Amino acid sequence: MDLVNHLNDRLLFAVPKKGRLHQQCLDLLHGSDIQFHRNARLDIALCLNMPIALVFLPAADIPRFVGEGRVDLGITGQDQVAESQTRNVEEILNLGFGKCKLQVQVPANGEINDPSQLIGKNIVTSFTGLTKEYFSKLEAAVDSKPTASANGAETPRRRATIAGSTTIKYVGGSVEAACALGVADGIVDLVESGETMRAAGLKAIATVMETAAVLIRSKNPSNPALVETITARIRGVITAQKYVLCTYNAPRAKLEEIKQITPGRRAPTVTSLVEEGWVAVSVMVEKKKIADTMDALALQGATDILVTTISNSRTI
Ligand SMILES: Nc1ncnc2c1ncn2[C@@H]1O[C@H](COP(=O)(O)OP(=O)(O)OP(=O)(O)O)[C@@H](O)[C@H]1O
Ligand SMILES: O=P(O)(O)OC[C@H]1O[C@H](OP(=O)(O)OP(=O)(O)O)[C@H](O)[C@@H]1O
Repeated sequence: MDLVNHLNDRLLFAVPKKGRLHQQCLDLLHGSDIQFHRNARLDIALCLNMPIALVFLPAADIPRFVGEGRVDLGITGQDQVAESQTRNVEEILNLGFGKCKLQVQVPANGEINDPSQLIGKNIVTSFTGLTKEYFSKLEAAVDSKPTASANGAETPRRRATIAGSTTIKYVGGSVEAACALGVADGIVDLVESGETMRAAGLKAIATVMETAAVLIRSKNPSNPALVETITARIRGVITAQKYVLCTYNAPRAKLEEIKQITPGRRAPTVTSLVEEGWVAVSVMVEKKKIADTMDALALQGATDILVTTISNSRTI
């Protein structure tokens, strides 16, 4: 099939083709009912039920493609957006997965405990832009710190560093190996559980940034209405994953107390029970808070507390 000719009237939506974000992105597309068939080895897939084409790209390249404007939407990490320094990209939704930290790491049993000790040394990373920015600030901060002279008076610190004196080298993967191989005194890489870092005999001494997967859009999308529709669908799936629906019966006399416990996203739905003095309540509760919420409701005399999974939602 001549794919290029099929792309003209379609909104292009870039998703990571592999790596940590890939499967969760596919799940999100499935939950949003964005149906597609991807031919083996092809990085473009036409959607079957919407005028969209999915473009499967490395997470690191997605901000640039979205920033250049032909691709209207994309999913990638905030770290990749920051590293790309692309201006024409807007973050529209935090997707709640792909959470990790970009951290400065050094040998766990070495002498270095503070990132300023790495000034003038060799750093290896896949994030050279963010790392250069981080060390430039660090060098500037160290240089401008006043220092006490022999008679106790504060004098400007002799330039301890030469701006840009820290060497920052790029590698595309397996960054953790760099210290063991003797090519780096420290690395800057992503840490989630810390397992990779510990297995490589490293420890974290500073955080450059925290990151999560985000939905991004180009600042001047070709089809803003469709961008809105897709965003609303994805937001609905994310909300559904984050919340459960809690229903219960409670004494009307306790209405104020139970409203405090379950305020809902806007407000709880309260209806009268046929039984005098009782109400039925239906309300969305954050999944991670549901056990504490049920305990607190029970203490206020609520009964028949039921929790239901939300499979999809449309909220603002
Ligand atoms: N351990 C992790 N936990 C959570 N999110 C992560 C983790 N590692 C990476 N990410 C997120 O996923 C994005 C893509 O990283 P990943 O290493 O999966 O990409 P890749 O280099 O394209 O894939 P691969 O490592 O398979 O070659 C990162 O920029 C970050 O936002
Ligand atoms: O703290 P952890 O839970 O161990 O995760 C951190 C690791 O995950 C990422 O790499 P990934 O495994 O995706 O492979 P890569 O090194 O090839 O990028 C990242 O680059 C770290 O190496």
